[in-house]
Amino acid sequence: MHEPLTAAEYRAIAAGLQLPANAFIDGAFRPASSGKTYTSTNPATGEVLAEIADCDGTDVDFAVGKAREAFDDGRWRLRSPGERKEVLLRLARLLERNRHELTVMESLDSGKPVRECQTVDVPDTIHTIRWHAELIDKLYDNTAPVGANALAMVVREPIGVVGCVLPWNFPLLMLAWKIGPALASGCSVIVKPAQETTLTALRVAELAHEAGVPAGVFNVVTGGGKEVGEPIGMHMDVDMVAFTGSTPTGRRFLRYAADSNLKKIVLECGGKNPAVVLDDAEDLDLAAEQVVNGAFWNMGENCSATSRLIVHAKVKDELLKRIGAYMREWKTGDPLDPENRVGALVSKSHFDKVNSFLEEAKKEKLNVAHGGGTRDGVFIEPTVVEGVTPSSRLFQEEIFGPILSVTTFSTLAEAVALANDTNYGLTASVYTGSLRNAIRLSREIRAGVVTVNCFGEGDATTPFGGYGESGFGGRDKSVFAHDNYCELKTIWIDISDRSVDETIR
Ligand SMILES: NC(=O)C1=CN([C@@H]2O[C@H](COP(=O)(O)OP(=O)(O)OC[C@H]3O[C@@H](n4cnc5c(N)ncnc54)[C@H](O)[C@@H]3O)[C@@H](O)[C@H]2O)C=CC1
Ligand code: BAL
Repeated sequence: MHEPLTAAEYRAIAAGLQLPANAFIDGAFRPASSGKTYTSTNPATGEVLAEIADCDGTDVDFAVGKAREAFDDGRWRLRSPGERKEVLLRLARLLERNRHELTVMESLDSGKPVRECQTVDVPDTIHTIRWHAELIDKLYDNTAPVGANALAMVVREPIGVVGCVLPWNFPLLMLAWKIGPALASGCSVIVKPAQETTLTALRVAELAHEAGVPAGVFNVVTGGGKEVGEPIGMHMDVDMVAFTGSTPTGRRFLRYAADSNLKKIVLECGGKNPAVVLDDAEDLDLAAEQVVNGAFWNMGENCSATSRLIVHAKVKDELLKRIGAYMREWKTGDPLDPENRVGALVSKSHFDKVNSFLEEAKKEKLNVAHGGGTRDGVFIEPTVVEGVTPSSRLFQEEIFGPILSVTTFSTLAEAVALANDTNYGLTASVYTGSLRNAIRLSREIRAGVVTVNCFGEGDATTPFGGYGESGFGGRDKSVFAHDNYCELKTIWIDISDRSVDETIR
């Protein structure tokens, strides 16, 4: 765990930061070819942070050309896995050296509480890069069981030029989930950070260059979804796109692939994640603490956020009382003050979207059991809304803010039906003292990650991604993530004395 600093220390770091503003292509910072910029602000204060290069398709073409050149000449791909590992471990050490700078940059850019950036975003980013680096020289290729007449090898090869299109809610960590396995596997990457949160991706690219990642291998092209994301999706020389973001934008990438070169697409999209609390839950305090953490961590701007509490009618009142007690620890305010666990939402427009759910709750005359306050057009207090039915927008739509809806059930079958009453299927958590119920619910709930008596997303060793409209094409994290960034090649060597007629199948 990184040592915590005080609010005054974080503010002093913020005052002294040199913020990157240009795209990073072929080992150097460059303005947009058009010369255009857009203004990036701190959502918590409205203060201008930087004028960021507003790139377009011309810059994407240039970056893809450089990434292709780097891939084809083998300056990274053809290094041994052990050599790539050493460079990426050097990057992890540089990230560690710059941890306070990255912590503060991430908080200023996104409105996230510095406390979370310091305890989760930055250390998990470093751990992810290190984990994939450490893995890469321990993965073996296979031989197939084809008998004595041939040797059939099944080898992985890096897929090529990869577009990593990122969201604003975990700018550093989602970068690491993509570039960790992509770079370790030997690919070249074009990273497109969300327009709202570009700073840390640019700084990491600069540090990767310092660590020895060759020019052209790690590029960051800043700008809008239409202007930069679409040209990446449509590019004939991009071999794969790894995307995290909303389901509607994820769908667009499937269309881009179909309309261009059938590039591989891996999507990690939205969620509407249930926490199911049974009446046999052994420790309601633990359930309350975990549900609060799941719902309000990162202001609920989290694809895996606990968004629907599905609780047995018998324990609902007691659980809500305890949830209220834990919520008192979640103070809302200045993200640079480590006492605050709830910072600003990422933008005024996102605030308006989240606030529309509070308006909806009022319209539906639902009971706001806890919270409900808003201020300064970007802060929303953690909020719990009771009596939500499956037909409500609060039950069905991804809110991506600190609002937890509560629905009751009375039988296990009803709980499963409510949990699965969604087009999404990313995560779920189950609270019970019964092993049988824990296993039954874990198997019957359709979600990529199910946690029992805790909230979480697993760790670096476990795959992350979802069923249904939550995901497509592969998983982030773990050894399985490397499959996203590789092609499988069969090399069949005939060693028999057989004739052509005998060997053709
Ligand atoms: N699953 C997740 O982790 C995330 C989900 N969301 C959800 O999406 C909602 C909207 O947030 P947005 O920032 O608008 O998400 P988004 O899905 O539009 O943005 C994600 C990335 O895709 C890019 N993009 C946007 N439009 C594009 C296009 N037409 N072609 C190619 N790339 C494009 C964006 O610039 C960004 O880099 C949120 O309210 C939330 O519900 C947002 C961010 C992350
Ligand atoms: N919680 C990590 C994935 C995401 O929110 O986008």
